[in-house]
Amino acid sequence: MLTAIGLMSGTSLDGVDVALIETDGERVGSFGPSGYRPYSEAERAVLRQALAEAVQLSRRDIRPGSLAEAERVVTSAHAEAVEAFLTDHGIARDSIDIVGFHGQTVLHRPADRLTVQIGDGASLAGMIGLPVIHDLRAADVAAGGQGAPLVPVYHRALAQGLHRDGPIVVVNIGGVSNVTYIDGDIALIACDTGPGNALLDDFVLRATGQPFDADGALAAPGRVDDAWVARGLQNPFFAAAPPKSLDRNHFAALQPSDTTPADGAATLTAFTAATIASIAPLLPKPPRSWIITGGGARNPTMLRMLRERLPAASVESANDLGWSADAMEAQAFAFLAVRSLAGLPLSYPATTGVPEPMTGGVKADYLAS
Ligand SMILES: Nc1ncnc2c1ncn2[C@@H]1O[C@H](COP(=O)(O)OP(=O)(O)OP(=O)(O)O)[C@@H](O)[C@H]1O
Ligand SMILES: CC(=O)N[C@H]1[C@@H]2OC[C@@H](O2)[C@@H](O)[C@@H]1O[C@H](C)C(=O)O
Repeated sequence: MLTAIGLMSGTSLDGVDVALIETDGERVGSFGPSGYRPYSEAERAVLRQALAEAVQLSRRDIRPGSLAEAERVVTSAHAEAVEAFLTDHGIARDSIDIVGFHGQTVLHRPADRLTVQIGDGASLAGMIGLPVIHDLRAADVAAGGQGAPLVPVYHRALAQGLHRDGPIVVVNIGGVSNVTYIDGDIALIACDTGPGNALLDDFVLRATGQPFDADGALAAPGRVDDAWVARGLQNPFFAAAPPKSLDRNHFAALQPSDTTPADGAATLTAFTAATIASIAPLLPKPPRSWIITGGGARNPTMLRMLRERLPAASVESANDLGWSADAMEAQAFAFLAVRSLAGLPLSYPATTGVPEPMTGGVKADYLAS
């Protein structure tokens, strides 16, 4: 077993998640602590600007305009996150074998074989004095895959420990939502399903000045505009079979208008729930359990709306199973880093559409002087 730290800066642009696990890349030996380093308002503004400018990119290796500054922000925030994590938990640096570094996605356009994660792996390795695996999506996209989602291999490792009858679906509700379908030994199936919290966050920010709908309180008493949800569901993305993946801003133009804050939040929460539920008919068998992770697992209104749309199955938060809904993605990138070291596949034809099982990641060694 290796001791690995994973680092994730997700599409919500909220901050850096850090987690430690012990793993051989097949099983999880133990969960260690997890941590979080929020971006400051100023850092978030730089990242938002970088996301806006990244739309112009046609190569993944150049950093024009604000992207160079955003990359420095991302790299140094991650270095600070690791240093604080080691100090806070009294972890010796030399007990860490490897760090998995996702970086920040600023553009995801797999149809053009382009996915761009900013964050400098070699600089990070130098700053924290540890070897780093980064660029985990690049090989998959270069081979014609979607490059996302990558967490399914980790969801599978966790689900194997449940000893529960399948099919099980693990749903990550981050900025974008994605699902992993696990049914015993049959091949994993995975895809992005549509919006997670990003549309809702953007609406709530505009309507109330708050960054998100804390505990789903704004949406809870709101009235869902079912006709708006039904219109949104007609987007061809939802009928397409997996694998498929999304850029954070793919649905950004979809915003209810002429609505109150509560009704708009309720409608967007229902839209996320409906788009997740709409994957069920595209799966081989009806899932028995839906396990919810990511920030959306903290939103009781989201969970209620999912239960309403998935009446024949159980819908639980990952936290209720002893997993960590908040640390899951960071843990996954620790797991993926160890799989990368071992040359194990990170993705499969039915998770990203890559032609054959595919490893990935680039190693940046720390060379002590
Ligand atoms: N207490 C809460 N109540 C409701 N929603 C919450 C709460 N805490 C977090 N969230 C939501 O979760 C979001 C963050 O989720 P998460 O950290 O899983 O996203 P991410 O990792 O950035 O995204 P992705 O998985 O798409 O990369 C916040 O933007 C917010 O919408
Ligand atoms: C390109 C990119 O960064 N995609 C993210 C995003 O956030 C959620 C969803 O869209 C998922 O496809 C992916 O992240 C997770 C960690 C993944 O690769 O599994």
